[in-house]
Amino acid sequence: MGKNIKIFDTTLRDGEQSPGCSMNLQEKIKVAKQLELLKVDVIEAGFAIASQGDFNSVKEVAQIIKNSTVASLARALPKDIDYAWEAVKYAVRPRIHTFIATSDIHMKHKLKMKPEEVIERAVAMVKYAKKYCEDIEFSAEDGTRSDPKFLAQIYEKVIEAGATVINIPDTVGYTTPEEYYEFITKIKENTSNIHKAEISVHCHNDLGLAVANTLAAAKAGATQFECTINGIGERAGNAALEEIVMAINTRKDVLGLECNIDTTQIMRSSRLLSTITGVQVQPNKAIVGANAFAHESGIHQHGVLEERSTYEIMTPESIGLTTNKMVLGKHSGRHAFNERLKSLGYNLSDEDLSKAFKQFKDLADKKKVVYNRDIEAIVSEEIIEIPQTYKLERFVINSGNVISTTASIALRVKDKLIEEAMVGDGPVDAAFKAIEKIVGMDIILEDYKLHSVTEGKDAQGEAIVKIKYDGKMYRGRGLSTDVVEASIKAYISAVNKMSYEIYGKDKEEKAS
Ligand SMILES: CC(=O)SCCNC(=O)CCNC(=O)[C@H](O)C(C)(C)COP(=O)(O)OP(=O)(O)OC[C@H]1O[C@@H](n2cnc3c(N)ncnc32)[C@H](O)[C@@H]1OP(=O)(O)O
Ligand SMILES: CC(C)C(=O)C(=O)O
Ligand SMILES: [Mg+2]
Repeated sequence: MGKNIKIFDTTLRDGEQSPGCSMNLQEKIKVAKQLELLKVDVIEAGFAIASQGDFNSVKEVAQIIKNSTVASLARALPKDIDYAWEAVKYAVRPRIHTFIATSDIHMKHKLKMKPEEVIERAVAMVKYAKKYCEDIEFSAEDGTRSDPKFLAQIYEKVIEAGATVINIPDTVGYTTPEEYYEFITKIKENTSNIHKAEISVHCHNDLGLAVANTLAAAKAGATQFECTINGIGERAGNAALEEIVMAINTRKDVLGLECNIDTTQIMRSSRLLSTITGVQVQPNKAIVGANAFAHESGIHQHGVLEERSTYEIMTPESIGLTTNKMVLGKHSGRHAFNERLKSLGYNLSDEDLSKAFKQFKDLADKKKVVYNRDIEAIVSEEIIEIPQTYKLERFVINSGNVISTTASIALRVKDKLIEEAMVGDGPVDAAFKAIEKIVGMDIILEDYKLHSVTEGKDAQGEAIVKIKYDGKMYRGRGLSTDVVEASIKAYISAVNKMSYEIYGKDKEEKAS
């Protein structure tokens, strides 16, 4: 068992302070509900005095959320604390989070207060908040650029006044992991009643060290981590929740920590936030970036195809993705290329595979990513000429809202014309059944997709059909302005591939 860490999510407060990330009431409610599914311990829902909208959001979130603590931020001012309480008092577990800056720079230039005045105000406001609420968090803003002895003094006094959580923020993302560890250790040594409060850390990413600093703080005794989804937040952002949580889970062996987060909700949370804010995460972002579970280079793809753990330290499933991603490009190798061919329904001989692979590499030199359609074109148009064993001669569909749908299909198989009629659940189903009857094999339809490739009433419909026979998959594609015809052509094209694979070059004879 590791040491339990409480996850304090501030996406709706510090995260929202990111330029361009403001959220309206409905959006904040959606995010808050998702945070509850993620099982965060604390949701900082906003800064109640900031605006009427923020007040309403904190209040609504407090009313809706049942499992997580709901907090509002408040400056060390009675009116801020009044607003915060008026909004969070509806929560099952309310918290008031009050703060005041403690560094010389902030006290002198911003607050224009003497250190003694800051201590006095902090104590008075914790006492003031305590009249309303049991759970009070106190933050010493710009903590890491403050004198640790002064901080110890202020923490000692606010704990005496009733603070239940003391936060040591790295407000401007200035510290480094080792320094932060030593800083917190020093504060602990000089604060005699520190054991009466929970130690929290809140790190910003100005030097890209927010997550590393947060994890280093745990060693010094911090048990609450403040963070945001996708690492959004003031300037370069806050420590990213998904990175902290997956580090805790993946490196339990060295960190010795655990938390209550349902990691399978991570991807959903990240995508919801991106959709709401319109701010996409960079592709190489740890955990939730589009490339975090993607492999393009041949050596890596080969390794992952043999055994995922060769290049994946966590599974995509653990964060709620269904699979990893193999991207085919100029760095890809034969193994991954062949694997993709198989998934598309092509089972090539070694000779054809070599030819196709050479063409794929030539194409990949010109294109950043080679897609399935490119591969299809290489294989079906340039490598193997699939003989048209079964050719569509004609089809008749009889359909209506008061009769069952019947499809009559006539296929030319060499010099014979074979016709069958079947009833089905709609024209496509009936037509596929009639073809299956002509072919005379138990074919499983694995997938069927239809979409238009052009626009307008005369749009071309493209049908893609995947069939399975004897454990192997075959894919067919059909194009027509008539969607039923496109579907029939796709099915016949898949059947021809299957027939070619099963009977080889002399298949036309055997199939007929
Ligand atoms: C590190 C952080 O993330 S802190 C949180 C930052 N977040 C925000 O500021 C977002 C929400 N803020 C707001 O909507 C506004 O700034 C408000 C409503 C809080 C205040 O607005 P205004 O009254 O117009 O003041 P303004 O923002 O211009 O200046 C801040 C004032 O608060 C004071 N102040 C700053 N921090 C504190 C504090 N922790 N305790 C008490 N007073 C403080 C400043 O000294 C200044 O006081 P002054 O008006 O007497 O000079
Ligand atoms: C209000 C405090 C906790 C803050 O956001 C910071 O110091 O960065
Ligand atoms: Mg902050």
